[in-house]
Amino acid sequence: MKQVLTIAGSDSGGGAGIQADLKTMTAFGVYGASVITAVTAQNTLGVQGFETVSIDLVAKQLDSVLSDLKFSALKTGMLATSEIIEVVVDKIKEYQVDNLVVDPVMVASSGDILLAEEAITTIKEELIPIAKVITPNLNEAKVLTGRGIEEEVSLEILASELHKLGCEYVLVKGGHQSGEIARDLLYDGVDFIEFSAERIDTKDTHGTGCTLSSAIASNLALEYEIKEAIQRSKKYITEAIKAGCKVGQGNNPVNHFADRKNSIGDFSSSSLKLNST
Ligand SMILES: Nc1ncnc2c1ncn2[C@@H]1O[C@H](COP(=O)(O)OP(=O)(O)O)[C@@H](O)[C@H]1O
Ligand SMILES: Cc1ncc(COP(=O)(O)O)c(N)n1
Repeated sequence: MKQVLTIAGSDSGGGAGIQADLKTMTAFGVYGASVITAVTAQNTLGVQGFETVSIDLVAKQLDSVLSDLKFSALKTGMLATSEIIEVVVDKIKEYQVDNLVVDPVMVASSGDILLAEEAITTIKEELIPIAKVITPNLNEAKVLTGRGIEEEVSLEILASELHKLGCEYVLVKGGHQSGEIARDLLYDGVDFIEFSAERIDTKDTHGTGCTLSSAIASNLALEYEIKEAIQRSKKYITEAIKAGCKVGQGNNPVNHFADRKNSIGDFSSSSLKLNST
C-alpha cells in the first residue's frame, strides 16, 4: 500500500488541515500518516486560537514515522513558525523523501493568520527549493513574490517568478479569482499548463487548498506523472466542493467522499449494518 505523509496543523472542525489531508488520502486509497505542527481551535466560522507543538515533539514525530514507514510522497500545510519549517526541512533531507508537495499555508479562508511573518523567508529560502511542486493560492503567490494583496498581476507572472525560487513545478491556484471558471496554472520553467473547471457558486470552500495538495501528493504516490496527478486532483476537488458538507454555521467544508454511494450525509445505501443491542 502506498504511504503518504502530511505535516500540517490540526483543524478541530474537521474540514481543513490534517483532518482534510487524511480524508483525501483515504479517498484515493493510499495510507495516510500525520505529523502535527500546531493544534487549532477552529470551526466553520473561523479560528478561535492555536498553539504550536514544541520543536522537540515535531522532530520526534518526524523521526517516528520516517524511520518506520516508507513514504512515496509527502505534503506540508500549516507550519506556523520558522523553527518548525527548519526541523521539517532537515528531516526531509535526512530521510531523503521524494515528491514533496508544499502548500504554503499563511491565512485561513476565514482570514485568520496561521504563519508567523518572518517564516515567509524561511519558506522561500529553505522549503520551496526542495519541493517537487508548490501550490500557493493567489494571495500566497503575491506575498511570496513580495507583492501587496491588492496588486493586479497575472497567474503567469506569479508562476514564473515563483519558479525561480528553485522548486520543480509551481501550481498557482485561481480559486479566489472571479469568473465562471476556476483556473489553476502549472509552470515547469518552460511551459504553462492550465487546469480549469466550472466555478461552483458557493462560500463552502473550507479546506479546498489542503484537499487539493493532499490529492496531488496521493496521486504522485500512486505514480501518476505530475500533469495527470493534478488533473485527477482538480476533478476530485471540483466534485468535493459541489457535494459539500453542510455541517456548521459558517463556511462549510468540502465533501471528501462525494463519489461514494455512502457519501457523508447519505448512508441510505450503505452496506454497513450496525447491530442494535
Ligand atoms: N468555488 C469554486 N469552484 C470550483 N473550484 C474552486 C472554487 N474555489 C476554489 N476552487 C478550486 O479549489 C482549489 C483550491 O484553490 P483555492 O481555494 O484557491 O486554495 P486555498 O484553499 O489555498 O485558498 C483550486 O483548484 C481552485 O481552483
Ligand atoms: C490547520 C489548518 N490548516 C490549513 C488551513 C487552511 O485551509 P483553508 O484555506 O481552506 O481554510 C486551515 N484553515 N487550518
